Amino acid sequence: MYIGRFVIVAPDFGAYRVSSRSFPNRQVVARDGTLTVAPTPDAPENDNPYVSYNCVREGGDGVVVGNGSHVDPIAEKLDLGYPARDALASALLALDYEKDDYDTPRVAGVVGEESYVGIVRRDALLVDSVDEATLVATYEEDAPTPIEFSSDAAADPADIARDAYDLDYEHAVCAAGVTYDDGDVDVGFYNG
Ligand SMILES: NC(=O)c1ncn([C@@H]2O[C@H](COP(=O)(O)O)[C@@H](O)[C@H]2O)c1NC=O
Repeated sequence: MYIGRFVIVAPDFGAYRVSSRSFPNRQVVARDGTLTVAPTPDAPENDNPYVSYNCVREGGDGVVVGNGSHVDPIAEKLDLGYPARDALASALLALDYEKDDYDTPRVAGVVGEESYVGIVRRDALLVDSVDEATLVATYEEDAPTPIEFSSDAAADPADIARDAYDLDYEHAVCAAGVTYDDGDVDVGFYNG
């Protein structure tokens, strides 16, 4: 099954995976603790505004994961002291679903003192608190749903990324992982 991009959010860890039919030549790169999805050197040029963005960024005392430019305002709102629920809801609503051929939803999560997951679709805005590993994806699995996930908060974030990459959904491209421990954030990634 193809579900596009997805986040997994748990109380003390999270993951983000890029799956892509149309733009597979991409990778995660790290800059000062922020993880960015960017084209690989051999990628054909494109003018799609939705395929290069920060996918992991610290905010407040937590960390944000997500599939587009909304990651930045969510992190900035956390820095300003917004509760995670409000940071997610307000940034997702402000930017809304992507205006592409698929009305692609924006998905995001905050892992921190309180962890939340959210999605804005053409027909809904959903933001849920999280007390177990929960997945939400751009297509098909587009409502937050608990999943069995092999990693836990004790894992290395790069191994969490690898476990997300290895989940049995089609067209895996690259992935990121995060952990949270009482204000300490760690991040890692895996490029297939
Ligand atoms: N965030 C991403 O990495 C991303 N990759 C692709 N998209 C959007 O989703 C559309 C469909 O892409 P695909 O066929 O790879 O699932 C693309 O035309 C683009 O508008 C993205 N936007 C949201 O997920």
